[in-house]
Amino acid sequence: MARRIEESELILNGDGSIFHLHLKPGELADNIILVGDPGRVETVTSFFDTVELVRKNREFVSATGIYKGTRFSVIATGIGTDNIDIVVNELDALVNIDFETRTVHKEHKALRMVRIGTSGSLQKDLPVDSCLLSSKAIGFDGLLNFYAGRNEVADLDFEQQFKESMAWNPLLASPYVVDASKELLDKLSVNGFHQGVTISAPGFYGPQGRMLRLGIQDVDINEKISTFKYEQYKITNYEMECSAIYGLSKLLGHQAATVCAIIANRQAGEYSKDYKPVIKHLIEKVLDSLV
Ligand SMILES: O=P(O)(O)O[C@H]1O[C@H](CO)[C@@H](O)[C@H]1O
Ligand SMILES: O=c1cc[nH]c(=O)[nH]1
Repeated sequence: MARRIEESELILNGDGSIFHLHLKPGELADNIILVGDPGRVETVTSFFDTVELVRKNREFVSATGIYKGTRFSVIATGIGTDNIDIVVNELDALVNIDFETRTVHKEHKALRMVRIGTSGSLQKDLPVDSCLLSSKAIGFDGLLNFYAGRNEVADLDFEQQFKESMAWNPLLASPYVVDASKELLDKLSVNGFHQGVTISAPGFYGPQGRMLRLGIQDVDINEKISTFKYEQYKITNYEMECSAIYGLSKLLGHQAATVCAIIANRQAGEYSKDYKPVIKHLIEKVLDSLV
């Protein structure tokens, strides 16, 4: 008999919507744009022909509508991979769990998720206001290490070489490396974005090697990261969500990719004068690639 998922594990609100996202089955499109900033949801929907619904709870702002004949949902995740754990598990539940019987549907539905974010470059030749498509993600956050099957979706050889090369501090979570969806990379790469390997950090300051008043454990970490090479891959940028989106999507059988506007160049010490037009351009390019 199919396992019934308890009330404490799959939490539903009184109106039948899922705990954090406040969405009900049927309100989510199969094509999903994930953004960090809740304010960016409106920038995405400004491109839609029609908007069917807007839902808000905490930092999780969602909207569903039509762009050039294709139904899209856009979801704000807020900041960090802990929020991604909530968002990706709840998105999957909306399409793969029956909320009445609390059992997993016999037929699996795969979602397409593209994160449109902002990011800091670790390479001089990846300038501010450029766009980067993450072919692989490295999670410094440790989230995926909690899940069964983690080794089956990770690039274990890359992880091993990275840890050795960095002389990885055992006090930190073991980094995990996961690929983007090949199908989405093919669709998005026609836009001529830079491609690279993205680190998702569990913080904006120390975990990305930034020092304001506090010192960090390894002052050379960004130098070591930016010169590290695995096969043809170089590590290009830092942000805070991509690794968990890639890892959880792979485990749950969804497609995922991330494209970011580079708003800071850490090597050059530069920050974008105005990244909003770059984000708008990126949103339009991504939507057009998915219709
Ligand atoms: O602009 P978003 O999508 O939020 O992405 C980046 O910006 C935030 C930090 O300022 C983090 O969420 C990071 O991943
Ligand atoms: O440097 C940056 C810029 C945006 N987002 C990040 O996480 N880091």
